[in-house]
Amino acid sequence: MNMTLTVLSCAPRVFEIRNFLSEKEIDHIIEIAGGIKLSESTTGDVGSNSNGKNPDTKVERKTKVRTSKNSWVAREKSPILDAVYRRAADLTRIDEALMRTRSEEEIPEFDGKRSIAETLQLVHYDPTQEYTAHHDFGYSHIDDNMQAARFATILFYLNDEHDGLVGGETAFPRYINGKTFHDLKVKPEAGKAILFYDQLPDGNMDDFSQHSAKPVIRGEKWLINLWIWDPAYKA
Ligand SMILES: O=C(O)CCC(=O)C(=O)O
Ligand SMILES: [Fe+2]
Repeated sequence: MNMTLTVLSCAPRVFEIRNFLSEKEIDHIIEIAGGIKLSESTTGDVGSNSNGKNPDTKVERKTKVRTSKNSWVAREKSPILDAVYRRAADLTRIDEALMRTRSEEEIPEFDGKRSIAETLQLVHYDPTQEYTAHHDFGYSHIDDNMQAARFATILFYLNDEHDGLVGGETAFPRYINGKTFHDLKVKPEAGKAILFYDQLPDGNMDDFSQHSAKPVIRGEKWLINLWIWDPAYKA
């Protein structure tokens, strides 16, 4: 498959890939989602890999920050979802085996057998719903020698203005381009994906990766996000 990456921004590092998902794939995902009860989104302290030592830091809160509804869709659920993960692995040039549970023999040099990718998260927004500016990374527990954190985010837009959606852009308020002081706004377009890096190449967190989902003004917004960790997803 031929993927064309368009650079939307260098700080933060944001790339756009149109037609990443086909119409059939979108229908399949929404259909699967239809069979899942969407629950109200929570925000959690994603970096608190506290290994159960301090469960209080892992409390997930329903807040006004995130008013959308979401559900989780596993790679193993269907061959189509598996193909989406493989494509995401190609896009990020990460071995697809790192994005699933591995046997002892697979990639023995990589510590740990767990997937570095999280389960796909399907998000649904109704009018007025939004997700205010935030970072996708969190900070690991101080005792975690690996300091694992979310490294990259891929967002897949499943619908757009042709389905009656107005608003719901993804915005990067810390966008720097030397020309404007506006935030970078990405308009939902069915099948489009954006990839952005939550970490800098040196492993520090990228403050510029802060982003928000603007309120949906009319219609509904469907989106999937995929989070990839460095080096290991332990939560
Ligand atoms: O809905 C969007 O455009 C962004 C969603 C998001 O940032 C998130 O789920 O972490
Ligand atoms: Fe986010």
